[in-house]
Amino acid sequence: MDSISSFAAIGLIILLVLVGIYRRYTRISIAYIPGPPSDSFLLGNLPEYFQSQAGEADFKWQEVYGDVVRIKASFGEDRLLISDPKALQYIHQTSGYRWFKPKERRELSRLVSGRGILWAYGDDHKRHRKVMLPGFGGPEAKSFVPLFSACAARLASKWMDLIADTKDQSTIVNIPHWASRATLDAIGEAAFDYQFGAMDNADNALGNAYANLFPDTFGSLSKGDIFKQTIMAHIPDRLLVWLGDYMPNKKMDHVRHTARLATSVAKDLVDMKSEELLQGKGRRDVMSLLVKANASENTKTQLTLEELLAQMRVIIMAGHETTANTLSWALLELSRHPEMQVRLRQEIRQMERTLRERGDSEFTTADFDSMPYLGAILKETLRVHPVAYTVYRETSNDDVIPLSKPIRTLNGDMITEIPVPAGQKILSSISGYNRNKETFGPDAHTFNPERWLEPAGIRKIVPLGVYGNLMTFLGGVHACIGWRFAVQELQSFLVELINNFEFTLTDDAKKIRREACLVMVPTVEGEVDKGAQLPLRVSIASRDDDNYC
Ligand code: HEM
Repeated sequence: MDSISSFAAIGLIILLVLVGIYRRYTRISIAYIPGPPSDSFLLGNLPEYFQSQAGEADFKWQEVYGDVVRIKASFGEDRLLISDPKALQYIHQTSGYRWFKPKERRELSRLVSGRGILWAYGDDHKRHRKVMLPGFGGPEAKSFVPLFSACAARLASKWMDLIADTKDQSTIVNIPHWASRATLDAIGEAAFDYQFGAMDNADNALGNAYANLFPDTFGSLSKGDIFKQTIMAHIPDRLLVWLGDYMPNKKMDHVRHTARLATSVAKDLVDMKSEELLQGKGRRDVMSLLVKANASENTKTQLTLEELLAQMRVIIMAGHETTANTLSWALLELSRHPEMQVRLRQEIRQMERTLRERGDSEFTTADFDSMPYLGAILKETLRVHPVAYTVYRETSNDDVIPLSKPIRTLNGDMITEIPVPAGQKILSSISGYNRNKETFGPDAHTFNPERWLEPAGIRKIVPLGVYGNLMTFLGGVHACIGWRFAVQELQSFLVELINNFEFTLTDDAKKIRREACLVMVPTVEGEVDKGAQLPLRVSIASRDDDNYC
């Protein structure tokens, strides 16, 4: 009997090995796609990718190998780093639901913002999106312009106070610190009709919890951190969730603290909105619409309480740090290019005169739309500094990725599409695509708003994304739901701040790093441990109209 068992066990092992070998050699391979060499079986090219500044590795490899690059992940696994427009269009727009977020990325998303829309996939994601979309349309976003402008004016008044106390009528401001608080207040009022009071109160608990959440948790990854992130893919789901929730880990403590705080604020908000609904007070903020949808009989438009609470965390997380950091990058570019800052201020003041002449005191969306240079500065900032610089996907079945232009394989063949096996992981390089030279011109690496003003400045290879043919807000089934909010909000802040202040570079601002920590955050070289920093000199902008006519 014993010898029969031994034979059976050996037979089983041989069978498994054979199946493994068969799978390895019959599985569709992408080994023939060119890419950088790797000398680590354990981590492949991942340390270079995760430890460089955001986009740096993408730009380097894109230059050498083109718009599709094979990189090595852990244990010799091949992944594709993609910035080819047609391939991105296929993965995110044409086949969006067949290319889902890998489980380790979804788990990071769950930890930061719960089981909300950013975490959901497939039919669940469709349900989340259906419930949320009505709150994020064009008219809704436009209606918030007065509110965004009021938040921007409050920020301007804080800075005026700081400047008033100085001798030379100027001061150094750490822009992300204030931008983060201002956009938290803006999203609180727009999405929840709720005052976070982050700008007024330096001790604001939620403001402090979100401050530096990304650099603290996802910045400065060691090789050990990278290894931990990659093995998350191989840990069974329940264990992974347990580890995320309870494993002692200093970095995770910040995330867990923020999650507890945001969930408790979300609970209060849901109670408040439910009460208002019962009293027949139909407010139009996003949270009221979500609570209302949930109260309906239609199960297709319902979320569980856990999902509803997570949705608020998603909106706070996705809707405030992204906008705040984009604003910081815009002000950095305008400080680097004083002539652009002057030109933008001229346009703003010209429009200000026009609206005064018609008896108005506030800018409207229509005013923003008729300010071409404002639009050009915003689009160029979103292009050069996409704060969500990479997104991750995995295919649920064997697939074929089409390409915009042929690539030469390591065998010397020219191919126009890439067959990939089920389970193939890819990195969509948003930063890489946004610098695609065929689309944005040979100076794609230069900050040049002029390209948006010239008829032939942009060459659409395929329609991509939701704004300016950029991938900054992604595109397709997971496209940013709040992009219209972001555009209106950023325009409101830029108009108010550039109208009132002049921004100049400080020595530290000449050493800014594009810190890669899930979102791209400005930090100062040599002081990365201090978190988000962009120290700019801020002074009152001259009102001498002679300078601006
Ligand atoms: C400059 C500002 C912003 C940028 C660059 C940005 C970028 C993005 C990107 C790239 C995604 C896709 C993520 C992925 O699938 O992995 C996304 C999704 C999302 N964004 Fe934004 N976002 C911004 C502002 C906002 C704002 C203001 C809000 C809300 C008010 C918001 C809410 C969301 C939500 C809810 C999703 C999930 C959509 C889905 O999965 O269906 N975002 N955003």
